[in-house]
Amino acid sequence: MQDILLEAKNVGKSFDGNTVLKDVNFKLGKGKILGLVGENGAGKSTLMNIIFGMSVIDETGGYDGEIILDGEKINFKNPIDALNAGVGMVHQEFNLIPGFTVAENITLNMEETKKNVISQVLGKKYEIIDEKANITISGNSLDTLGVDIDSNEYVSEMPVGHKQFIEIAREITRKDVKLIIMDEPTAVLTETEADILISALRKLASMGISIIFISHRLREILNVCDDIIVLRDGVVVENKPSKEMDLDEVARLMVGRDNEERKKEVHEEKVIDSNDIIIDVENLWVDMPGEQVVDVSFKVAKGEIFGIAGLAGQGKLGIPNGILGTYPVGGKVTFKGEDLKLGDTLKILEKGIAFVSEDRRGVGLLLEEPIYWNIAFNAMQVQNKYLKKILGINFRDEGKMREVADEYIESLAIKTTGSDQKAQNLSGGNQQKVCLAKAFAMDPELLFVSEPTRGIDVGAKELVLNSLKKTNREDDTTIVMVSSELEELRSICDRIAVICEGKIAGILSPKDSPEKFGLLMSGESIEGGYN
Ligand SMILES: Nc1ncnc2c1ncn2[C@@H]1O[C@H](COP(=O)(O)OP(=O)(O)OP(=O)(O)O)[C@@H](O)[C@H]1O
Repeated sequence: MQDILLEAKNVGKSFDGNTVLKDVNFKLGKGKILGLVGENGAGKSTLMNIIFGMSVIDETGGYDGEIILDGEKINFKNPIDALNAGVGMVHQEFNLIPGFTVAENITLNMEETKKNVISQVLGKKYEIIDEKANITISGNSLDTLGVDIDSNEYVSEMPVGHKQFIEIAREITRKDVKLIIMDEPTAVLTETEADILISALRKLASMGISIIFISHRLREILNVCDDIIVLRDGVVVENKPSKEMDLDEVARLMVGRDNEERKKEVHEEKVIDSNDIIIDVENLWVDMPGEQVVDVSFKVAKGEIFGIAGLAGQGKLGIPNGILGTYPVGGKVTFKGEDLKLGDTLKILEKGIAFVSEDRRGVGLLLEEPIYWNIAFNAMQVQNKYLKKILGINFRDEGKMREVADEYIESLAIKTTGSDQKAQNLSGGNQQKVCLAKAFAMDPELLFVSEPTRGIDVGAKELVLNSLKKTNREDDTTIVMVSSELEELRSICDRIAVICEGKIAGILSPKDSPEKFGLLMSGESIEGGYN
């Protein structure tokens, strides 16, 4: 019998009478990796929040059942209790301090300190931080993970992939860590970075650390986990060794039906006049930390889906974020023949341009507000939609707002208790869908989408990509789509620009070979191109 570290017995959880977990049972051995998969909203994060003592659980009435860690029943009231008991968690969103260095972030609250005259009289809290020792500690943790990141660098300057490794390095730096929960740690990583992380997980497991690993990339789950739990609508529908499962079986168990059913293919072909330019970008530069754009020029024709690919940190995310005014920007951008006032977000939105940001919680959503507000808000503010006049005064037409929200809840299969639910109470993947709905509701002529399927489950990915295709074909929306997933760009784009070191390395056809894309991404030049 293996040595058990963690056991869940009949764990259940409801939010306001809505049951999201029911009779969940599982065991996790010491030094083992447990994969947790399920559709968006299946209950994965909620289960992890229970184990880690996130305050939202206690504040919403606690949970049913028992969690046993190392033979003892636990009920952490907050994450500090969990950390003290050797349980760490890496969340979907980062918890780093941007103005601190890598070493400062990794050793935060665990700093090595040096004695001095004052501390010898007044106690340990007057000791000073031993920066050198902390740089060594931080370097050791990063070495364990197998990544090459400078401990002296500031976190604000880094690409997201590096930030993810820093989060994990911080968890393994804690003394006596027994269990690390990782909620979609590879979602923001490139394939190479994800491979490094997977090797690191194996190494951590061989050191005796147990890991719970949540990912929508099922191949990774099958590749690295000892056992896999499939959650569907809050219930464990399968729990067995990964070597007894394959990709199709996991995907089928997750959605509870054949995946094919969800595909609503959009077939209509379209004709693009390459001389009918909707946006012309010339010599764009953007000062987005970790995603600097140096000098980028491209033209997009009306009706196109134009993809932007590139490795993390090369500047692809900087392009829409600069044009829409999230970061300092310069250059010349013409929209339908008129100069755009770069940086003036409201003016740009008024012209019929919309943006779905990769940072859904930071800039994408009004977290405290209900879904229907989120979906209708920009269209109401910018385009005066969903307003009704009473005695000459404009009032919000709540009925219309709810109506449009319900349409998107249906068409994008947003898992929610209703359009009144607050955005912050949706699962990550469903928040992402609300961001898309919010942009679609503006019926834009030009739509920038950045990482549209990040955090979206395998079944819903197709749905999201099809919804983009549909708005492109039926509403005549031109799309500029930035993504780390080359395959999804190749599945819907007409042309794809590859960004390397802040510049366009080349523009390819989606039919070009993955090798060609790979060469451009790594800064090599190739024969020919497609402009
Ligand atoms: N604080 C909350 N209040 C009300 N409902 C909540 C709250 N947190 C989560 N939920 C609901 O619980 C369900 C499960 O959400 P959870 O975040 O656990 O899903 P998930 O499996 O992690 O999804 P994803 O893959 O999208 O991250 C969802 O329907 C969500 O709306």
